Amino acid sequence: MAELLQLEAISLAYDTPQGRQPVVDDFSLVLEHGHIGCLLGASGCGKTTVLRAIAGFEPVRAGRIMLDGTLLSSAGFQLEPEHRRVGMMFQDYALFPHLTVEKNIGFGLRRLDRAERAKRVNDLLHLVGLEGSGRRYPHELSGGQQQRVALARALAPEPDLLLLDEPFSNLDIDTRERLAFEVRDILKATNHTALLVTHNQAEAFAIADRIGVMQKGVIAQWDTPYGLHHAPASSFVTDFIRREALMAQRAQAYLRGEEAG
Ligand SMILES: Nc1ncnc2c1ncn2[C@@H]1O[C@H](COP(=O)(O)OP(=O)(O)OP(=O)(O)O)[C@@H](O)[C@H]1O
Repeated sequence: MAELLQLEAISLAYDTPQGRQPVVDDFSLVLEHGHIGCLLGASGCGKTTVLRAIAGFEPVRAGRIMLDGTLLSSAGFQLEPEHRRVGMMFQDYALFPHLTVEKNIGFGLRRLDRAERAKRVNDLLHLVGLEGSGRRYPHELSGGQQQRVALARALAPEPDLLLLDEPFSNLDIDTRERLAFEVRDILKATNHTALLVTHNQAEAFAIADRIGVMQKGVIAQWDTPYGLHHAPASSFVTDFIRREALMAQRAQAYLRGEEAG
C-alpha cells in the first residue's frame, strides 16, 4: 500500500513569554492510504499539537511533513491550511448553530453549482445515516448526530486526509462506542485515510490500523494494535498498555456493580 502521510523527524514548539517551549521532538510516522492511525498518550504529551501542525496551524521547527508526495511543512516553509487537502473534526462538533444540517455540510462546497452541491450533501447525509434531517438545526440533534454532521462536513470537500481530535469524548459511553465503530466503517467504505487523537485506549484499539503511543513529545512506538500488545518496544509501552487495560476492566466491573469501592 502506498504511503500518504509522512512526518519526518519533526520538532514542534510554542513561543511563549517565557521563551520557546519545545513540545514535540524528532517525531516520525508514516500513514498509508486508506489506513486509520491513532495517537494515544497522556494529557499534554503533544497529540493535538501534532494534528495542528499537519493541518497547517503550527510551524515545524525541524523535519518535514509530506502528504501524497507534496511538501506541506518544513523549517521555514508552511503551505496554507486551505491548500493542504486536509479535513478536521473536533470534539466540540464546531457546527454553525444558525445553519441547517445541509447548509453546515455544504459549507465548504461553494465552488460546486447548486445541483451538484445538493447531490453531494444528499449523498453525505445518506453516508452518515441522517437522511431526512437536512433541514434541522444542530441544537435539534443529539450529540452523536451532531458528530455525524461534523464528519459529513469534514468529508464534503473530499480531503486526502482527515484529522480527528478526540471526536467522541463529549459523548456518553454507549454513543461513543457505537459512533467510533460507525466512523471506522464509513472511513473504510469510502477509503479515507485518517489520523485520530484520543486518550482512550479501547477506542484506539477498536478502530485503528496503526497506533502511536506518545510519551512526552516523542513517539514511543508506532505499530499495529497486535504489535503493541505482543511486541511492546519499551517498558514504557508495556506499562502504558497494561495500566489502561486494567483501568478499563475496573471501570467495567464498577459499572456492573461488582466492586464495592
Ligand atoms: N498555544 C500554546 N502555547 C503554549 N503552550 C501550549 C499551547 N498549546 C499547547 N501548549 C502546551 O503544549 C503541550 C502539548 O499540548 P497538546 O495540546 O498538544 O497536548 P495533548 O497531548 O493534545 O493534550 P490533551 O490530551 O490534554 O488534549 C502542553 O504542555 C501544553 O500546555
